[in-house]
Amino acid sequence: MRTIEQHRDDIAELLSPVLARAADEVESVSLDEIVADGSAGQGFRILGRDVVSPVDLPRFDNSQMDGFALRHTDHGAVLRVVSAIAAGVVPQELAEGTTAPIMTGARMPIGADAVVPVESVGPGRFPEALTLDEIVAPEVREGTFVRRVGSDLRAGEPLAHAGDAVTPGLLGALAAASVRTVQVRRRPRVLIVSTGSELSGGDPGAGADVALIGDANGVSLRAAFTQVGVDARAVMVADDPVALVDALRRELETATDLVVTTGGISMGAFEVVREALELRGLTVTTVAMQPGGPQAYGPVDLDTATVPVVAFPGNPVSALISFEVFLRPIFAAACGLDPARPGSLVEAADAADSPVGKHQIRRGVVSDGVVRFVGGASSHLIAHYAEATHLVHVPVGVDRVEPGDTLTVWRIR
Ligand SMILES: Nc1nc2c(c(=O)[nH]1)N[C@H]1C(S)=C(S)[C@@H](COP(=O)(O)OP(=O)(O)OC[C@H]3O[C@@H](n4cnc5c(N)ncnc54)[C@H](O)[C@@H]3O)O[C@H]1N2
Ligand code: MOO
Repeated sequence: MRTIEQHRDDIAELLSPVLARAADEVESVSLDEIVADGSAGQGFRILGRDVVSPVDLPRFDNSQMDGFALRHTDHGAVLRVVSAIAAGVVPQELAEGTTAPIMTGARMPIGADAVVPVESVGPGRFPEALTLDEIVAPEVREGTFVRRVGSDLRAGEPLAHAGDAVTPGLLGALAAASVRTVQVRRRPRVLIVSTGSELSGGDPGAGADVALIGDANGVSLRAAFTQVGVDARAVMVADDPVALVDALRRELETATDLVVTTGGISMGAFEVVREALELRGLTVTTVAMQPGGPQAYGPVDLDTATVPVVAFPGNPVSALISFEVFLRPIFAAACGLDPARPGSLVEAADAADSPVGKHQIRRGVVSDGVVRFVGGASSHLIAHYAEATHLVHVPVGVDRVEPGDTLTVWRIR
């Protein structure tokens, strides 16, 4: 039986050309598209090219306060109050012996070099202070409350670099510089294939004459991939090796970097992934973990094309945990997220047994530094998985957990 680390390394090696290819291909997207597809919040788009700022940021000297623009050298002089300067207008030059009421963000008039906040003048607030005819200029240093042109970034300087994640902050900076489209790396494209003749696309119903089930893995993995910036689509295929190969050939006519299958890799009589793909290059193996023991991977030759395949067990919890352990770290890193789930050490609230020689991953809810297991160890318990906030690790060598034992948990939401 191989370790989690060995299997993770083999999958990383299989996927490294996939990620390199996607990163090499650059496409142009608008800032609006990035916001609309949700990638500014998760699964960030990654810049494929440097972005140089076409303008100074700020674009012009402007006021940091609502107040009065004046010359600092006028300290103690009586200044005549001229027309107010609102944000969004180009002001007239400030004549000698005058001061202009100015609002936050408004362009500084030529001649003025400082702003006195309205609180320190006359009635102390606008609009009342607009009625003043004159003020006595208080003492201020040159540049006080003036936001200097280019103090954030100079025109021609790099605003962001190739490889940077397009975060909300970067979107703001790009928009401030009036950059409306950016060149980003193409997203990796994954085809998820849920195998099993028991899977139903509709509502299988319930009762004594029902043996069909809903496809949990197609949608859960698609969502999980989306969170790490992958363009994922999902299909279902029955337990028929010929149908599986046909479906893969057909689906690969649409550009695909990686195929992820679920089900059909263990010891049963109808193991479709194993039967169809082992002879074509898939390595079927067992990893010392539970859930997620049966695993397979490799470049698969379909005659018409060769594609990297990662095959997960069919149980819905096994499929998601396999994703968390083997694929999420790789794709998270590729889209600018931390490859590791946030981890912490907590105390077990309950006792639990763990299989000898395997790394067990239980589901739990953490509160006040204590983890309560949600459901048992079985990998069909998808509703319990949905309730969990954390994955709970029981490492190889620990066969029994007692209340109060310290365990590592990963926060998954
Ligand atoms: N004799 C043995 N039997 C099994 C072993 C073993 O070592 N010896 N391993 C068990 C373990 S552990 C797992 S995990 C499963 C893995 O089996 P497969 O990957 O071949 O998956 P299937 O048999 O196709 O399905 C398992 C289970 O999951 C349900 N399933 C499958 N796909 C979906 C889906 N898309 N949505 C919802 N549920 C799905 C399927 O109906 C089965 O109940 O093998 C054990 N058996
Ligand atoms: O390895 Mo299976 O994934 O326990 O349930």
